[in-house]
Amino acid sequence: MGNVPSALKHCLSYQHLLKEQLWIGEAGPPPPPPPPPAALRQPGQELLARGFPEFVKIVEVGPRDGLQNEKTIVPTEVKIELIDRLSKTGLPVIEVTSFVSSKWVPQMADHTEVMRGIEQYPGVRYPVLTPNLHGFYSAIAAGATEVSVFGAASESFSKININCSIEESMERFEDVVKSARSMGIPVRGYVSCALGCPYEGNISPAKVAEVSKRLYSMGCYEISLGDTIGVGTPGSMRRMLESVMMEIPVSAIAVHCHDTYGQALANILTAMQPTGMKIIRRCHSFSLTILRGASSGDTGEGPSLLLLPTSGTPSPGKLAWPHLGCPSASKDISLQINDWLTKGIFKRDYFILLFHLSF
Ligand SMILES: CC(C)(COP(=O)([O-])OP(=O)([O-])OC[C@H]1O[C@@H](n2cnc3c(N)ncnc32)[C@H](O)[C@@H]1OP(=O)([O-])[O-])[C@@H](O)C(=O)NCCC(=O)NCCSC(=O)C[C@@](C)(O)CC(=O)[O-]
Repeated sequence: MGNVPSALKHCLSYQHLLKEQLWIGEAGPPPPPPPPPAALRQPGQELLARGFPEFVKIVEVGPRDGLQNEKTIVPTEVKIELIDRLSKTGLPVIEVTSFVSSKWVPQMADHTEVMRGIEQYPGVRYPVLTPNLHGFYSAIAAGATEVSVFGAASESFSKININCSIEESMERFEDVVKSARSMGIPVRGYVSCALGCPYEGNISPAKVAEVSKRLYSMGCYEISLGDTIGVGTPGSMRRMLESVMMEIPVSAIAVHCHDTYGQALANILTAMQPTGMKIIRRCHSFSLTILRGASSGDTGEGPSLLLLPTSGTPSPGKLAWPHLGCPSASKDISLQINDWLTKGIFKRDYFILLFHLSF
Protein backbone atom coordinates (compact mmCIF):
# COMPACT_ATOMS: atom_id res chain seq x y z
CA MET A 1 0.00 0.00 0.00
CA GLY A 2 2.85 2.34 -0.73
CA ASN A 3 3.22 5.14 1.74
CA VAL A 4 -0.04 4.59 3.59
CA PRO A 5 0.78 4.97 7.28
CA SER A 6 0.59 1.74 9.23
CA ALA A 7 -2.32 2.91 11.41
CA LEU A 8 -4.37 3.49 8.25
CA LYS A 9 -3.34 0.12 6.87
CA HIS A 10 -4.73 -1.38 10.01
CA CYS A 11 -7.97 0.53 9.57
CA LEU A 12 -8.27 -0.54 5.96
CA SER A 13 -7.62 -4.16 6.76
CA TYR A 14 -10.05 -3.99 9.64
CA GLN A 15 -12.80 -2.69 7.33
CA HIS A 16 -11.98 -5.50 4.97
CA LEU A 17 -12.23 -7.97 7.81
CA LEU A 18 -15.61 -6.63 8.87
CA LYS A 19 -16.87 -7.10 5.33
CA GLU A 20 -15.66 -10.67 5.14
CA GLN A 21 -16.38 -11.85 8.65
CA LEU A 22 -19.73 -10.49 9.57
CA TRP A 23 -19.76 -12.15 12.93
CA ILE A 24 -17.24 -9.68 14.25
CA GLY A 25 -18.72 -6.88 16.27
CA GLU A 26 -22.23 -8.30 16.14
CA ALA A 27 -24.86 -6.50 18.15
CA GLY A 28 -24.74 -7.38 21.82
CA PRO A 29 -27.13 -6.90 24.70
CA PRO A 30 -28.05 -3.34 25.67
CA PRO A 31 -25.42 -1.51 27.74
CA PRO A 32 -25.63 -1.98 31.50
CA PRO A 33 -27.28 0.74 33.57
CA PRO A 34 -25.04 3.59 34.76
CA PRO A 35 -23.27 3.07 38.09
CA PRO A 36 -25.18 4.13 41.19
CA PRO A 37 -24.44 7.57 42.64
CA ALA A 38 -21.54 7.67 45.10
CA ALA A 39 -23.92 7.81 48.04
CA LEU A 40 -25.34 4.39 47.15
CA ARG A 41 -21.99 2.63 46.75
CA GLN A 42 -20.74 0.17 49.34
CA PRO A 43 -18.26 1.62 51.83
CA GLY A 44 -14.70 0.99 50.68
CA GLN A 45 -15.73 0.69 47.06
CA GLU A 46 -15.49 3.38 44.47
CA LEU A 47 -15.08 3.77 40.80
CA LEU A 48 -11.66 4.99 39.87
CA ALA A 49 -11.26 8.03 37.72
CA ARG A 50 -12.93 7.05 34.46
CA GLY A 51 -12.93 3.45 35.59
CA PHE A 52 -9.24 2.66 35.27
CA PRO A 53 -7.56 0.44 37.84
CA GLU A 54 -4.62 1.80 39.77
CA PHE A 55 -2.62 -1.36 39.40
CA VAL A 56 -1.90 -3.17 36.17
CA LYS A 57 0.33 -6.18 35.93
CA ILE A 58 2.21 -6.71 32.68
CA VAL A 59 3.04 -10.25 31.66
CA GLU A 60 5.68 -10.10 28.95
CA VAL A 61 5.19 -12.96 26.51
CA GLY A 62 7.49 -11.89 23.69
CA PRO A 63 10.13 -14.61 24.18
CA ARG A 64 7.46 -17.29 23.88
CA ASP A 65 4.46 -16.00 21.93
CA GLY A 66 6.43 -13.42 20.01
CA LEU A 67 9.10 -15.85 18.87
CA GLN A 68 7.16 -19.09 18.48
CA ASN A 69 6.02 -18.24 14.95
CA GLU A 70 9.31 -16.88 13.69
CA LYS A 71 10.16 -18.90 10.60
CA THR A 72 13.90 -18.75 11.14
CA ILE A 73 14.98 -20.47 14.33
CA VAL A 74 16.21 -17.78 16.71
CA PRO A 75 19.51 -18.91 18.31
CA THR A 76 19.22 -20.03 21.91
CA GLU A 77 21.74 -17.46 23.11
CA VAL A 78 19.69 -14.65 21.56
CA LYS A 79 16.59 -15.86 23.37
CA ILE A 80 18.52 -15.98 26.63
CA GLU A 81 19.90 -12.51 26.10
CA LEU A 82 16.45 -11.17 25.25
CA ILE A 83 15.02 -12.57 28.48
CA ASP A 84 17.95 -11.30 30.54
CA ARG A 85 17.54 -7.84 29.03
CA LEU A 86 13.80 -7.90 29.68
CA SER A 87 14.48 -8.88 33.28
CA LYS A 88 16.31 -5.59 33.73
CA THR A 89 13.28 -3.52 32.69
CA GLY A 90 11.48 -4.25 35.93
CA LEU A 91 8.78 -6.40 34.35
CA PRO A 92 7.22 -8.59 37.05
CA VAL A 93 6.53 -11.63 34.84
CA ILE A 94 8.31 -12.88 31.71
CA GLU A 95 7.02 -15.96 29.91
CA VAL A 96 10.15 -17.81 28.92
CA THR A 97 9.31 -20.71 26.60
CA SER A 98 7.01 -23.69 26.04
CA PHE A 99 7.61 -27.30 26.96
CA VAL A 100 5.77 -28.60 23.93
CA SER A 101 6.68 -31.07 21.23
CA SER A 102 9.49 -29.84 18.96
CA LYS A 103 7.69 -31.58 16.08
CA TRP A 104 4.79 -29.21 16.60
CA VAL A 105 6.70 -26.04 17.45
CA PRO A 106 10.35 -26.31 16.35
CA GLN A 107 11.08 -22.76 17.51
CA MET A 108 10.60 -23.84 21.13
CA ALA A 109 12.74 -27.00 20.86
CA ASP A 110 15.47 -25.40 22.99
CA HIS A 111 13.10 -24.86 25.93
CA THR A 112 15.36 -26.65 28.43
CA GLU A 113 18.50 -24.76 27.40
CA VAL A 114 16.68 -21.43 27.51
CA MET A 115 15.14 -22.12 30.91
CA ARG A 116 18.49 -23.23 32.31
CA GLY A 117 20.42 -20.42 30.61
CA ILE A 118 18.53 -17.37 31.80
CA GLU A 119 19.44 -15.41 34.86
CA GLN A 120 16.46 -15.42 37.19
CA TYR A 121 16.24 -11.98 38.74
CA PRO A 122 14.85 -11.70 42.26
CA GLY A 123 11.23 -10.56 42.20
CA VAL A 124 10.69 -11.57 38.57
CA ARG A 125 8.57 -14.63 37.74
CA TYR A 126 9.35 -16.80 34.76
CA PRO A 127 6.38 -19.00 33.81
CA VAL A 128 6.55 -21.53 30.96
CA LEU A 129 3.84 -23.26 28.95
CA THR A 130 3.14 -26.89 29.80
CA PRO A 131 0.29 -28.62 27.92
CA ASN A 132 0.50 -31.91 29.81
CA LEU A 133 2.37 -33.83 32.49
CA HIS A 134 5.17 -34.65 30.07
CA GLY A 135 5.82 -30.94 29.55
CA PHE A 136 5.32 -30.18 33.22
CA TYR A 137 7.97 -32.64 34.42
CA SER A 138 10.45 -31.45 31.78
CA ALA A 139 9.82 -27.85 32.84
CA ILE A 140 10.41 -28.59 36.51
CA ALA A 141 13.57 -30.53 35.67
CA ALA A 142 14.80 -27.47 33.77
CA GLY A 143 14.21 -25.23 36.79
CA ALA A 144 10.77 -23.72 36.10
CA THR A 145 8.99 -22.46 39.19
CA GLU A 146 5.72 -21.42 37.56
CA VAL A 147 3.80 -22.97 34.68
CA SER A 148 0.81 -22.22 32.45
CA VAL A 149 -1.67 -24.61 30.95
CA PHE A 150 -3.30 -23.45 27.75
CA GLY A 151 -6.81 -24.38 26.70
CA ALA A 152 -9.32 -22.92 24.30
CA ALA A 153 -12.96 -21.97 24.11
CA SER A 154 -13.13 -23.48 20.61
CA GLU A 155 -13.21 -27.24 20.02
CA SER A 156 -11.59 -26.91 16.60
CA PHE A 157 -8.76 -24.75 17.89
CA SER A 158 -8.14 -27.12 20.81
CA LYS A 159 -7.89 -30.07 18.45
CA ILE A 160 -5.56 -28.29 16.06
CA ASN A 161 -3.40 -26.64 18.69
CA ILE A 162 -2.97 -29.36 21.28
CA ASN A 163 -4.44 -32.38 19.53
CA CYS A 164 -7.32 -33.05 21.93
CA SER A 165 -10.86 -31.92 22.71
CA ILE A 166 -11.59 -29.26 25.31
CA GLU A 167 -12.75 -31.96 27.72
CA GLU A 168 -9.59 -34.02 27.22
CA SER A 169 -7.47 -30.92 27.67
CA MET A 170 -9.17 -30.19 31.00
CA GLU A 171 -8.35 -33.70 32.21
CA ARG A 172 -4.70 -33.20 31.25
CA PHE A 173 -4.62 -29.80 32.93
CA GLU A 174 -6.10 -31.24 36.11
CA ASP A 175 -3.18 -33.67 36.27
CA VAL A 176 -0.74 -30.80 35.76
CA VAL A 177 -2.40 -28.62 38.39
CA LYS A 178 -2.53 -31.49 40.90
CA SER A 179 1.19 -32.23 40.48
CA ALA A 180 2.05 -28.55 40.52
CA ARG A 181 0.11 -28.01 43.73
CA SER A 182 1.89 -30.87 45.44
CA MET A 183 5.17 -29.08 44.65
CA GLY A 184 3.94 -25.59 45.48
CA ILE A 185 4.19 -24.46 41.84
CA PRO A 186 1.66 -21.80 40.80
CA VAL A 187 -0.29 -22.39 37.56
CA ARG A 188 -1.77 -19.84 35.18
CA GLY A 189 -4.45 -20.85 32.71
CA TYR A 190 -4.96 -19.58 29.17
CA VAL A 191 -8.23 -19.58 27.26
CA SER A 192 -7.55 -19.09 23.57
CA CYS A 193 -10.13 -17.88 21.06
CA ALA A 194 -11.91 -15.85 23.73
CA LEU A 195 -13.01 -13.32 21.09
CA GLY A 196 -13.09 -15.46 17.99
CA CYS A 197 -11.63 -18.56 16.42
CA PRO A 198 -9.83 -18.90 13.08
CA TYR A 199 -11.83 -22.08 12.36
CA GLU A 200 -15.21 -21.54 14.03
CA GLY A 201 -15.61 -17.78 13.85
CA ASN A 202 -17.72 -16.42 16.67
CA ILE A 203 -17.24 -17.94 20.11
CA SER A 204 -19.95 -17.39 22.68
CA PRO A 205 -18.97 -15.49 25.83
CA ALA A 206 -20.75 -18.23 27.79
CA LYS A 207 -18.31 -20.83 26.45
CA VAL A 208 -15.35 -18.63 27.40
CA ALA A 209 -16.83 -18.23 30.88
CA GLU A 210 -17.38 -21.98 31.19
CA VAL A 211 -13.78 -22.87 30.28
CA SER A 212 -12.44 -20.06 32.48
CA LYS A 213 -14.45 -21.30 35.43
CA ARG A 214 -13.20 -24.82 34.91
CA LEU A 215 -9.57 -23.69 34.91
CA TYR A 216 -10.06 -21.43 37.89
CA SER A 217 -11.89 -24.13 39.86
CA MET A 218 -9.14 -26.66 39.27
CA GLY A 219 -6.62 -24.26 40.82
CA CYS A 220 -5.25 -21.88 38.18
CA TYR A 221 -4.63 -18.65 40.06
CA GLU A 222 -5.05 -16.46 36.99
CA ILE A 223 -6.99 -16.93 33.77
CA SER A 224 -5.60 -15.21 30.71
CA LEU A 225 -8.27 -14.64 28.06
CA GLY A 226 -6.64 -14.73 24.66
CA ASP A 227 -7.82 -12.83 21.60
CA THR A 228 -5.73 -15.32 19.69
CA ILE A 229 -6.20 -13.89 16.21
CA GLY A 230 -6.83 -10.29 17.19
CA VAL A 231 -10.40 -10.07 15.89
CA GLY A 232 -11.84 -8.65 19.10
CA THR A 233 -13.40 -5.23 19.32
CA PRO A 234 -14.11 -3.15 22.40
CA GLY A 235 -17.75 -4.31 22.20
CA SER A 236 -16.96 -8.01 22.03
CA MET A 237 -14.26 -7.65 24.70
CA ARG A 238 -16.74 -6.03 27.07
CA ARG A 239 -19.43 -8.65 26.49
CA MET A 240 -16.95 -11.49 26.94
CA LEU A 241 -15.54 -10.01 30.15
CA GLU A 242 -18.99 -9.40 31.59
CA SER A 243 -19.74 -13.06 31.08
CA VAL A 244 -16.44 -14.29 32.58
CA MET A 245 -16.74 -11.94 35.54
CA MET A 246 -19.96 -13.69 36.49
CA GLU A 247 -17.95 -16.88 37.05
CA ILE A 248 -14.55 -15.91 38.39
CA PRO A 249 -13.23 -12.98 40.44
CA VAL A 250 -12.01 -10.04 38.43
CA SER A 251 -8.68 -10.15 40.27
CA ALA A 252 -8.04 -13.53 38.59
CA ILE A 253 -8.69 -12.26 35.07
CA ALA A 254 -5.99 -11.33 32.58
CA VAL A 255 -6.37 -10.39 28.93
CA HIS A 256 -3.97 -11.33 26.16
CA CYS A 257 -4.47 -9.20 23.08
CA HIS A 258 -3.04 -9.63 19.61
CA ASP A 259 -2.87 -6.56 17.43
CA THR A 260 -3.67 -8.16 14.08
CA TYR A 261 -6.19 -5.49 13.08
CA GLY A 262 -4.90 -2.64 15.20
CA GLN A 263 -7.53 -3.20 17.88
CA ALA A 264 -5.33 -4.45 20.73
CA LEU A 265 -4.92 -1.12 22.40
CA ALA A 266 -8.63 -0.30 22.27
CA ASN A 267 -9.39 -3.77 23.58
CA ILE A 268 -6.88 -3.45 26.40
CA LEU A 269 -8.32 -0.11 27.45
CA THR A 270 -11.79 -1.61 27.36
CA ALA A 271 -10.61 -4.47 29.53
CA MET A 272 -9.32 -1.98 32.05
CA GLN A 273 -12.71 -0.31 32.26
CA PRO A 274 -15.13 -3.05 33.20
CA THR A 275 -18.21 -0.94 32.65
CA GLY A 276 -20.44 -0.54 35.64
CA MET A 277 -18.10 -2.52 37.88
CA LYS A 278 -17.19 -1.34 41.27
CA ILE A 279 -13.48 -1.53 41.76
CA ILE A 280 -12.04 -1.83 45.18
CA ARG A 281 -9.12 0.53 45.24
CA ARG A 282 -5.68 -0.90 45.78
CA CYS A 283 -6.97 -4.47 46.04
CA HIS A 284 -7.75 -4.59 42.41
CA SER A 285 -5.34 -5.94 39.86
CA PHE A 286 -6.23 -6.46 36.27
CA SER A 287 -3.49 -8.24 34.42
CA LEU A 288 -2.58 -7.52 30.89
CA THR A 289 -0.56 -9.71 28.68
CA ILE A 290 1.22 -7.53 26.22
CA LEU A 291 2.20 -9.37 23.11
CA ARG A 292 5.21 -8.30 21.20
CA GLY A 293 6.46 -9.59 17.94
CA ALA A 294 4.92 -11.50 15.09
CA SER A 295 2.51 -14.21 16.00
CA SER A 296 -0.48 -16.06 14.67
CA GLY A 297 -2.55 -13.77 12.55
CA ASP A 298 -0.17 -10.87 12.94
CA THR A 299 0.20 -9.09 9.65
CA GLY A 300 3.87 -8.57 10.43
CA GLU A 301 3.45 -5.09 8.96
CA GLY A 302 2.50 -3.11 11.96
CA PRO A 303 4.19 -2.79 15.29
CA SER A 304 2.80 -4.59 18.28
CA LEU A 305 2.26 -2.94 21.58
CA LEU A 306 4.40 -2.21 24.51
CA LEU A 307 2.79 -0.35 27.33
CA LEU A 308 5.30 1.56 29.31
CA PRO A 309 4.85 3.05 32.72
CA THR A 310 3.98 6.68 32.93
CA SER A 311 6.61 8.70 34.67
CA GLY A 312 6.06 10.57 37.86
CA THR A 313 4.53 9.52 41.08
CA PRO A 314 1.19 7.74 41.09
CA SER A 315 -1.64 10.14 41.61
CA PRO A 316 -5.39 9.91 41.27
CA GLY A 317 -6.46 10.02 37.65
CA LYS A 318 -3.10 8.82 36.43
CA LEU A 319 -2.40 5.20 35.70
CA ALA A 320 0.21 3.99 38.12
CA TRP A 321 2.59 1.09 37.74
CA PRO A 322 3.94 0.72 41.24
CA HIS A 323 5.31 -2.76 40.62
CA LEU A 324 7.63 -1.55 37.86
CA GLY A 325 10.09 0.17 40.13
CA CYS A 326 11.81 2.95 38.27
CA PRO A 327 9.65 3.94 35.31
CA SER A 328 12.15 6.05 33.41
CA ALA A 329 14.90 3.42 33.72
CA SER A 330 12.47 0.81 32.35
CA LYS A 331 11.74 3.01 29.41
CA ASP A 332 15.41 3.47 28.51
CA ILE A 333 16.15 -0.23 28.80
CA SER A 334 13.07 -1.08 26.73
CA LEU A 335 14.20 1.29 24.01
CA GLN A 336 17.63 -0.34 23.98
CA ILE A 337 16.02 -3.77 23.66
CA ASN A 338 13.96 -2.46 20.78
CA ASP A 339 17.09 -1.23 18.98
CA TRP A 340 19.02 -4.40 19.65
CA LEU A 341 16.20 -6.58 18.31
CA THR A 342 15.08 -4.55 15.35
CA LYS A 343 18.43 -3.33 14.06
CA GLY A 344 20.77 -6.02 15.35
CA ILE A 345 18.87 -9.29 15.37
CA PHE A 346 15.86 -9.14 13.05
CA LYS A 347 17.04 -6.28 10.87
CA ARG A 348 13.52 -5.09 10.31
CA ASP A 349 11.01 -2.85 11.95
CA TYR A 350 9.46 -5.56 13.95
CA PHE A 351 9.01 -5.16 17.56
CA ILE A 352 7.77 -2.26 19.48
CA LEU A 353 5.39 0.62 19.40
CA LEU A 354 6.08 2.63 22.48
CA PHE A 355 2.91 3.73 24.05
CA HIS A 356 2.60 5.78 27.15
CA LEU A 357 -0.54 5.52 29.15
CA SER A 358 -1.29 8.70 30.94
CA PHE A 359 -4.72 9.73 32.11
C1 LIG B 1 0.32 -30.79 23.26
C2 LIG B 1 1.11 -31.72 22.38
C3 LIG B 1 2.46 -32.01 23.02
C4 LIG B 1 0.35 -33.03 22.23
O1 LIG B 1 0.95 -33.74 21.17
P1 LIG B 1 0.49 -35.17 20.79
O2 LIG B 1 1.21 -35.59 19.55
O3 LIG B 1 -0.99 -35.28 20.78
O4 LIG B 1 1.04 -35.98 22.04
P2 LIG B 1 1.03 -37.45 22.37
O5 LIG B 1 0.74 -37.53 23.83
O6 LIG B 1 0.20 -38.27 21.42
O7 LIG B 1 2.59 -37.84 22.13
C5 LIG B 1 3.16 -37.81 20.84
C6 LIG B 1 4.64 -37.49 20.98
O8 LIG B 1 4.81 -36.20 21.53
C7 LIG B 1 5.59 -36.30 22.72
N1 LIG B 1 5.10 -35.30 23.68
C8 LIG B 1 3.93 -35.27 24.30
N2 LIG B 1 3.87 -34.20 25.08
C9 LIG B 1 5.04 -33.54 24.94
C10 LIG B 1 5.55 -32.37 25.49
N3 LIG B 1 4.86 -31.63 26.37
N4 LIG B 1 6.77 -31.97 25.13
C11 LIG B 1 7.49 -32.69 24.25
N5 LIG B 1 7.06 -33.83 23.68
C12 LIG B 1 5.83 -34.25 24.04
C13 LIG B 1 5.39 -37.72 23.19
O9 LIG B 1 6.46 -38.13 24.00
C14 LIG B 1 5.35 -38.47 21.90
O10 LIG B 1 6.68 -38.57 21.41
P3 LIG B 1 7.12 -39.80 20.44
O11 LIG B 1 6.82 -41.04 21.23
O12 LIG B 1 6.25 -39.69 19.20
O13 LIG B 1 8.56 -39.53 20.17
C15 LIG B 1 1.30 -31.12 20.96
O14 LIG B 1 0.05 -30.98 20.39
C16 LIG B 1 2.02 -29.81 20.98
O15 LIG B 1 3.19 -29.73 21.30
N6 LIG B 1 1.33 -28.72 20.57
C17 LIG B 1 1.93 -27.42 20.49
C18 LIG B 1 1.01 -26.45 21.11
C19 LIG B 1 1.62 -25.07 21.12
O16 LIG B 1 2.70 -24.86 21.61
N7 LIG B 1 0.87 -24.08 20.59
C20 LIG B 1 1.28 -22.73 20.61
C21 LIG B 1 1.09 -22.14 21.98
S1 LIG B 1 -0.62 -21.80 22.38
C22 LIG B 1 -0.82 -20.19 21.98
O17 LIG B 1 0.05 -19.65 21.36
C23 LIG B 1 -2.01 -19.46 22.43
C24 LIG B 1 -1.70 -18.52 23.60
C25 LIG B 1 -1.24 -19.30 24.82
O18 LIG B 1 -0.62 -17.65 23.25
C26 LIG B 1 -2.89 -17.69 23.99
C27 LIG B 1 -3.60 -17.01 22.80
O19 LIG B 1 -2.95 -16.28 22.04
O20 LIG B 1 -4.80 -17.24 22.70
